[in-house]
Amino acid sequence: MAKEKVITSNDVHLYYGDFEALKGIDLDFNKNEITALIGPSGCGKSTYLRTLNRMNDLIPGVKITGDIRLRGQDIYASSQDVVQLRKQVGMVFQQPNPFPFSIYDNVVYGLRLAGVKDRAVLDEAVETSLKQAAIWDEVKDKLHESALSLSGGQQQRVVIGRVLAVQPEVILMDEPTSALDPISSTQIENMLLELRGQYTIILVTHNMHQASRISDKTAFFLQGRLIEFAETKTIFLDPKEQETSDYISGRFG
Ligand SMILES: Nc1ncnc2c1ncn2[C@@H]1O[C@H](COP(=O)(O)OP(=O)(O)OP(=O)(O)O)[C@@H](O)[C@H]1O
Repeated sequence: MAKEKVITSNDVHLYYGDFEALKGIDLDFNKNEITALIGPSGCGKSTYLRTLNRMNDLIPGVKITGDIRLRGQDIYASSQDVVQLRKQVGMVFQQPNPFPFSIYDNVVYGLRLAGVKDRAVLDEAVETSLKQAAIWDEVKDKLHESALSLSGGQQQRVVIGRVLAVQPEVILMDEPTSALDPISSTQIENMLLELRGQYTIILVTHNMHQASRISDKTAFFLQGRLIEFAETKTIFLDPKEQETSDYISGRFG
């Protein structure tokens, strides 16, 4: 049976001024799969990721053409509420970016914005989200301390908890572990393995081991083009394109 597609993108081109950073990307994402986006520096992975929740809208001089849909809805339609889109398609960045509030207030931030006031509902969301983000045991006794007092790896897991609390359909992750130490990175990878099958996750990574360990599918980008997209096992063990093979085997990039 065909899997349900959550995001579809067709013929996506993106220009920074005159520079064409994405040259016609066709890529779809199945519900509850983890897809890794890999490729050498500057190939357009982050640019493409940001088109999926319209983060590039904030950059002056950007022009985007093509078609990107979330459950069939054109996310670039003039009727699209961008704040709502970013709730449905949450984002985690390379540098942990907790707000300068308590851990609790970070996690409930989106729910409060949505008007949720019931303390029991907020408490429940904090516990559930922080458990999913694999940080509950470490912070449950200091929920009202500043999130900034945590280590980088703990901050990143609180940020992931904040994203999970609004129950997004899709989570975009732009090198979420590359600023962290190996132990923190492994904790986040293990957490992603737990979330696999429950969320649609799109992950930009430079770490081949991470891509092969946690993703279901892998997309290989090169110079603004999508070269190959397949099951992760196929990309790593039996790629069809020479460029993919060269990159995977470390011949460039
Ligand atoms: N705001 C911007 N203005 C102009 N050019 C940009 C901007 N952001 C990215 N670019 C250019 O677009 C191309 C793709 O960049 P992008 O950051 O998407 O690549 P990437 O594959 O994610 O790289 P990395 O792995 O180094 O993060 C690069 O040539 C980059 O210099």
